[in-house]
Amino acid sequence: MSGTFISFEGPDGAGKTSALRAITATLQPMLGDRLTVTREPGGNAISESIRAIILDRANTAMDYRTEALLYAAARRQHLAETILPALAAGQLVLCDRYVDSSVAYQGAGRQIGERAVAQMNQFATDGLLPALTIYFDVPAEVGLQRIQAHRDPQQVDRLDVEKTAFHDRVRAAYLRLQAANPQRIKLIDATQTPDQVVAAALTLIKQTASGYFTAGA
Ligand SMILES: Nc1ncnc2c1ncn2[C@@H]1O[C@H](COP(=O)(O)OP(=O)(O)OP(=O)(O)O)[C@@H](O)[C@H]1O
Ligand SMILES: Cc1cn([C@H]2C[C@H](O)[C@@H](COP(=O)(O)O)O2)c(=O)[nH]c1=O
Repeated sequence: MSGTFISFEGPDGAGKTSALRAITATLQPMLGDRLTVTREPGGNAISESIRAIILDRANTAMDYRTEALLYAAARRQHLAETILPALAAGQLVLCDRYVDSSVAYQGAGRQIGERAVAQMNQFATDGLLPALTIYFDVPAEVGLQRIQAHRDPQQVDRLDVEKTAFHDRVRAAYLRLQAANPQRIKLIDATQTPDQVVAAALTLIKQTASGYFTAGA
């Protein structure tokens, strides 16, 4: 595997997707087809189908372990079909969410156990972790306010509508993950302006994936 894998993490409304869009606009002209930008759950037809089931607000009967297994299934397919081939081809892979989301949302948010969810994902991913995870940190209420203020009501999904206590547990779990894995997970204060957040993320990406940015690369 010769590429570099970087994930973006954070509570709902932290600004990951907006930042990833701005970062892609900056990096695409430099890297061309050496850049893959993708997301979880999703990234290919099978995983996007699983995403639609998980996030459908009509699916109120979904058991929490079913939810965790569906995220892991979508992730396995995404890894096999999208991420591993891109890494094998030497690409820089930027992924909106990965395993840490399951540990934070299902393990802590749903309270089914961070360890159990991590173990299940160890099987799903064969232990593959990103070289860098950029964690966009915002208090839960800030993220939720952003979603309420800006998101099309049709786009608000089954996880977005969870109560603040759920999102507080998610953020606390992310902070624990960051403290336990300071080499891999780098925290950005995502209450800063969008430009400041994007600049901080680009600095981290260029440090970790420096080979893509050296002259003649
Ligand atoms: N730094 C920022 N300051 C203020 N508002 C922001 C900032 N970054 C993003 N936003 C706004 O917050 C909203 C949520 O942003 P975005 O969709 O990028 O978050 P996200 O982390 O991808 O959320 P989710 O995980 O729920 O999809 C958008 O309306 C976006 O314009
Ligand atoms: C990968 C993953 C995601 N989630 C949650 C987090 C969000 O509420 C939704 C969808 O993500 P998006 O950033 O809004 O596109 O799914 C989760 O609970 N567990 C996961 O593993």
